[in-house]
Amino acid sequence: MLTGTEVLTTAQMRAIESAAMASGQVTGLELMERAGRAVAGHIRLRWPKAGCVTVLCGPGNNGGDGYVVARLLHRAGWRVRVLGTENMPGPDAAEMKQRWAEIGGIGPLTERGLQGGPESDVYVDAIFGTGLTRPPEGEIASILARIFGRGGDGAYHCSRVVAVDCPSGLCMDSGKAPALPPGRGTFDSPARLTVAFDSPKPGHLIGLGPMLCGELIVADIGLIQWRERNLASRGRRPVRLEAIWPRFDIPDARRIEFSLTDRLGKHPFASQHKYSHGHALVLAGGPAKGGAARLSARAALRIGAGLVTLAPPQDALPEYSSPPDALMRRALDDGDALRGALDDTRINAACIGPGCGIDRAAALLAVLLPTGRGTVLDADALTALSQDPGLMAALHGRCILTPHGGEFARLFPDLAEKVEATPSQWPAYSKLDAAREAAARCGAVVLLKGPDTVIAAPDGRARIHSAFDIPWLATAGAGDVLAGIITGLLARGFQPLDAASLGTLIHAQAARLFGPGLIADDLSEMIPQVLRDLA
Ligand SMILES: NC(=O)C1=CN([C@@H]2O[C@H](COP(=O)(O)OP(=O)(O)OC[C@H]3O[C@@H](n4cnc5c(N)ncnc54)[C@H](O)[C@@H]3O)[C@@H](O)[C@H]2O)[C@@H](O)CC1
Ligand SMILES: Nc1ncnc2c1ncn2[C@@H]1O[C@H](COP(=O)(O)OP(=O)(O)O)[C@@H](O)[C@H]1O
Ligand SMILES: [K+]
Repeated sequence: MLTGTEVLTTAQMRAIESAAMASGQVTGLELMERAGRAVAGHIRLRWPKAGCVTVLCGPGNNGGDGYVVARLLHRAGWRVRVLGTENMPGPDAAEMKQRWAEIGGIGPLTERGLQGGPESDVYVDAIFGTGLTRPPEGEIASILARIFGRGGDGAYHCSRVVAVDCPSGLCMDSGKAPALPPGRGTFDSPARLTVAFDSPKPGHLIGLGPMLCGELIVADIGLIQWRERNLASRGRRPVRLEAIWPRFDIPDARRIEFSLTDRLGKHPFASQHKYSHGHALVLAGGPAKGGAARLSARAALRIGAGLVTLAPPQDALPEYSSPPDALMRRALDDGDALRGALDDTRINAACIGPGCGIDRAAALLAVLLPTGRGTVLDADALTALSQDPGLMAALHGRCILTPHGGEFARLFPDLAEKVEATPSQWPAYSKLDAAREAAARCGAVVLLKGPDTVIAAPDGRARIHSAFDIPWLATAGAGDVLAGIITGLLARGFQPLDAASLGTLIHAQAARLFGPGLIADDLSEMIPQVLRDLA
């Protein structure tokens, strides 16, 4: 079964917390107690023997959670040292600080204070959470360098840091991390554990987030009814954000079970024939264009398109004669020939770009796009698109663009520039924001690749697929296979956003099952096993 979970932006999270508190059914103090209890609980699960803990408490509610953790661990027999900032603006956090102060002392949250004490078994990072408005600087940045700065003088990193809601300094909307003070290394040493509240935020899943968070736990703090009401009241434009098949524990109340996979089986067989599963056309390039289109076509067959036709120009046809024999082949020399082929309405999906050649892609797109067919545009088709505003204007809702970062920058240079810019304020503009803006602008689904793949539909829906555990997928031709899988799913009748999401997931899972040493040709051969596991 394919599962996912909802993802909330920090603004949505704040709105939901406010709605819960305004209802009078729960107080901010109660929510803070639940948050602190969840963190203390996970610490005790991992360190069952009470030890020594240093809790670092910042100036907001994240710090408030830290004081709760300190009190609960003290009650459980831990030796607790607390370092806190002077100011504590919110009443809930101030109350939690006071409750701790009745039990133990609070040292200054300074680099010296941190260095001065005895070594601890666990360091709880409750400095900043969702309320960070700009990259930290000064004394706090120096403390963060000690905690998260590998290559500098990070003394407490990796195995001993438990982050409350997020590693402090991480922008939870973008996954961006601040620059550390000069000479203090980079912000790149992961926490052992991050306990997030209610739902993951984009920054846990994209950018540097997955690396910095370490193991991610999402703890339920009892906000579900307000979450649903709040999201339901957000007007007509759907803003739902989901993570698909996330590789972390999701509370049951947060689990979304996608029914996408139900339709991957081909039953009932008795009443169906190959045309029920669609006919995909893979438009290949001229002589010596390599095997890219063959990789796509094989993947479209493996994912279960009823028929797949590989279509190079006539003079390259002999190069495309290698197996699988199940592939059909047909010469299509130019746009006119393609127009003729598309008179067959059973051809319901097309893949264009891998090994196609830019000029040929441009000529074929001019014929293909106006037909409204489900179409995956990759590689050379994306370059052709970036060179021709007319083609860009012809995109429609059944198109899926699958750029990697470089192709995205050619297509949407202004958006790529915003993602790359060094932000002076949090939340920073993210890869997710860029994909959403691009999809809205061009009217097609945009799948922006990488270890953090984000997929956005023109109507505002978006999905995140975070796959930092399979770096060997970054291999030549892997993108061609992805384009083929998605084309096959389109042929089988999946809606574009679902085809793109499910295709991304199956592609990643194939790489995961194969393991290191993978070459792109292996991916399609793993698809049957992935499908068996998903059934
Ligand atoms: N609001 C609630 O009801 C709940 C909040 N919770 C916790 O509260 C956190 C959010 O709390 P807040 O909104 O108070 O925000 P934070 O605690 O994340 O931090 C905000 C504080 O830091 C200051 N600040 C922001 N950027 C700074 C910078 N670069 N340098 C120095 N100071 C900076 C702000 O002025 C503010 O005082 C969540 O992450 C979560 O840990 C939980 O207790 C659950 C309930
Ligand atoms: N570090 C990484 N970890 C996991 N997957 C990655 C990583 N880098 C890239 N990928 C994935 O590998 C594939 C590479 O596609 P692409 O860049 O188009 O390569 P090519 O053009 O060689 O086929 C994409 O699916 C992308 O999401
Ligand atoms: K934190």
